[in-house]
Amino acid sequence: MPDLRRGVRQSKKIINDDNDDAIIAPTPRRGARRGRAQAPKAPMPRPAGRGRGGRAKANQDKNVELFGARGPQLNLDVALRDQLVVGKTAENFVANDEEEGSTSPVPERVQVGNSPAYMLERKLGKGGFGQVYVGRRVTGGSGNTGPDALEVALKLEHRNGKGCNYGPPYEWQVYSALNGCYGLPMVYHKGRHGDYYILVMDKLGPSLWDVWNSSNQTLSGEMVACIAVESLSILEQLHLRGFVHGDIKPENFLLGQPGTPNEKKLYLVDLGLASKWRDTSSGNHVDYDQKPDVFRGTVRYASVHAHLGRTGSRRDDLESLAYTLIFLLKGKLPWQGFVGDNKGFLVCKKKMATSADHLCYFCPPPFKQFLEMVTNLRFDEEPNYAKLIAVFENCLVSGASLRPIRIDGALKVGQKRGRLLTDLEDTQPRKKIRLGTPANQWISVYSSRTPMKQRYYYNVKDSRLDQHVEQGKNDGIYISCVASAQNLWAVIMDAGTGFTSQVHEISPVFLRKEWIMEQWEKNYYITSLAGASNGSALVVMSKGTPYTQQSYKVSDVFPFKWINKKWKEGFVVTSMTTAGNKWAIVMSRDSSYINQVVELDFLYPSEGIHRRWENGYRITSAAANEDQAAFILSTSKRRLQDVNQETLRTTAFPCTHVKEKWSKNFYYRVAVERIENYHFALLRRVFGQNDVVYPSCHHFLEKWFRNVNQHF
Ligand SMILES: Nc1ncnc2c1ncn2[C@@H]1O[C@H](COP(=O)(O)OP(=O)(O)OP(=O)(O)O)[C@@H](O)[C@H]1O
Repeated sequence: MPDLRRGVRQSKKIINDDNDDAIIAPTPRRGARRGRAQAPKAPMPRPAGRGRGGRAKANQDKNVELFGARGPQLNLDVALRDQLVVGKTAENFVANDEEEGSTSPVPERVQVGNSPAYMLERKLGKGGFGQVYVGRRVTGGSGNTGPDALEVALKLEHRNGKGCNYGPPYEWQVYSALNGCYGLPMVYHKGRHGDYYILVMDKLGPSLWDVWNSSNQTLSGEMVACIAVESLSILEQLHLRGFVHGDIKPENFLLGQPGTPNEKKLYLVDLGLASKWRDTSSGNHVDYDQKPDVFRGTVRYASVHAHLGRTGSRRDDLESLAYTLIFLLKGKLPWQGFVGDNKGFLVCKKKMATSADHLCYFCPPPFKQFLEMVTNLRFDEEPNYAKLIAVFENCLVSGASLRPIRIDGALKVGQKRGRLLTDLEDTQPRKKIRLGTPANQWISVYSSRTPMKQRYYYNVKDSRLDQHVEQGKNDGIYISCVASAQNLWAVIMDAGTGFTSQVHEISPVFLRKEWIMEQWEKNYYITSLAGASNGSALVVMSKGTPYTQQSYKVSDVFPFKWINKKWKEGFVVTSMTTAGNKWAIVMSRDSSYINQVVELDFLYPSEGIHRRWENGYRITSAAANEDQAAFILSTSKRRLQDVNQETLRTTAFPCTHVKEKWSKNFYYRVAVERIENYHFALLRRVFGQNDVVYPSCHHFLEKWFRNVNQHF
């Protein structure tokens, strides 16, 4: 661990390039400028979900047991590997068996509240949290169905179990709020018996996983279409009650009891990951947020937004439903089989890189249409359930008795289906967001500001850099931003940085610790940096910044956990970059930013950025590697929210487009000198859609020219 407190001055910097433990307790500058940045706001509480207290679950062996109990054991390795449900921390992956085995045996006879007494019979199933048994009524009650049915399902969770740290399981609250909802089993009693929390509910039949598994691991298009429309009607009712399910998958759809009139009826179980999409008191949609280190759900079926830690909303249940349906139809999904620590990342990347055409190859056309419709939904958009149901209209057999699954709910929802089908044909398809064909793009971010001198260079070779920088310095401008593409540098220099002195270094190492520490000792702080694809780095350090401490981290994955930890210590991200797959994040104390958020995605996170802009955040750092783009957005005590910001996405360095425009009008001759009204804040190549220039860019550029004009 390097001791930086050498020499006369006490160093204010800390280094943290690979190891969080390598931080030296910093000594803040005495008499440092007032009003130092507060730690960013504490993270917004996530909507209630599986596991108060952040419990996570592992249900890997759930299906092993189901296979053993209910169906032929086929191709277990591939089929089951992806069934892991992950949560925030690895240490939470505790197999339930051991946990329960080390506690107390399940009781033979149970009675909770004023329920009848039940004898526990065979096990119906088991998840990461609960074990479900048949309960046979032995005292009280007389009926065969409903609250005093002879046979019920008893879901037992041990009081020391993962989900009961704070008392009864969270799922109980959700069942209380949703009891009687169409498509959910009725819960009749709940209470504690001995060491177990027990739910008494309708006993149901096999899950869709069981049915799929005992049908040669594939279901007919007709059957899956029935499942699609009926599950959509169940989800509509659940969503209408203000909840999203959060864990849609074949194992959580159950049929009614075999041999009863409900044997072809579909039910949805397991509300342990359900959360509210709508605030009960205000009726407003919950706020958008992204916490890239939080994942809840089942890796194989989770929506891309869930992988990326975005607040759950209705669209996520529908995306998971799309994967569920395609799995039931085709028997597999392209992202099965990944293993290892970064399995979640690899699965998400594959989901993003798989086009609807590829995923739905060999599926009847409605499945692709459905997938495209649901993956295009916005965070708070109300899904048009009737329209989604109508997509499957042509796949359904008309005679009710011939249908493999009852679709009573869907028939109610879809009174308008005939008309909707015609509407569907007229509907203009939205822009497809997952094309499966990545392309390189430049993303440039422009912020409005008072006029200042600005200059840019791009395609700069290592050997030419010093010359440009020196010339800039002679003209009184400093580097405000750097970027790299194909081992060439782009440099923006301007007169608005407030810096008083600046040094820079190109090093073959990403990042060269010794040089940075040397400059720290001389009171320079990192103000911008860029990494090239060959692994070299350009680091710019300046005097005249407001920072009093600095820390950086180089990491193979986007280090959100580290950022989050540093936020709590009062640091904020002040610059970041990538080289190959490595990320480098620089965080500083006493910058002018107050709150910060992250937007991380496999594409340009357009929706997230717009939502953050609306809430007063502005982009203050950006970086991207071959896979992902990350944006840091901040609020500032210097009224950053008054700054207008625009982004432009182009295949080439944006000046080409600017010049094309300039060449046709007045601004061309003076443009290079007079782009001073706008500040190229950030530039970075990013992996994204294969678009050249978005229409909004033209619009923006026009606006930009108008603004420039006003200052002449
Ligand atoms: N009402 C029911 N009737 C019949 N079987 C049921 C019933 N509820 C659950 N099961 C069976 O028990 C299994 C586990 O139930 P459930 O999913 O509710 O438990 P869990 O511990 O919350 O699971 P997970 O780990 O997926 O969250 C289900 O997959 C299903 O096979």
